Amino acid sequence: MPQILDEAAVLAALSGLDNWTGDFKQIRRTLTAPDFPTAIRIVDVIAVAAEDMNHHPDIDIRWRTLHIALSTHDAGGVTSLDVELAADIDAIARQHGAK
Ligand SMILES: C[C@H](O)[C@H](O)[C@H]1CNC2=NC(N)=NC(=O)C2=N1
Repeated sequence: MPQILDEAAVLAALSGLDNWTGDFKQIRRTLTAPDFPTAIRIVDVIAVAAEDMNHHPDIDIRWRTLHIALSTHDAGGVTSLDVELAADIDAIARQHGAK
């Protein structure tokens, strides 16, 4: 299990991601897809990446808008797994024209 990142490490990680915010407990991003089917496709691609990592986000689906939250439940805060999956999510969003 990776170590929890401290506040400074989380802030440094956030600076390398697209529009993520948060703190040592959780990081969050909202993205908006071009349409609802694309939003669901994005969720599907994220699901495969998450399953491959055995690390899963919280996703709130509101029409074309996805609210995504990441933390490492087993560690009780943000770890490198969350930063890695956040970067993957950013790439998936870009590939599907989501902002
Ligand atoms: C047993 C299983 O490996 C664990 O529960 C995994 C599953 N996915 C997970 N996802 C997240 N976000 N945090 C975890 O600690 C976690 N643990």
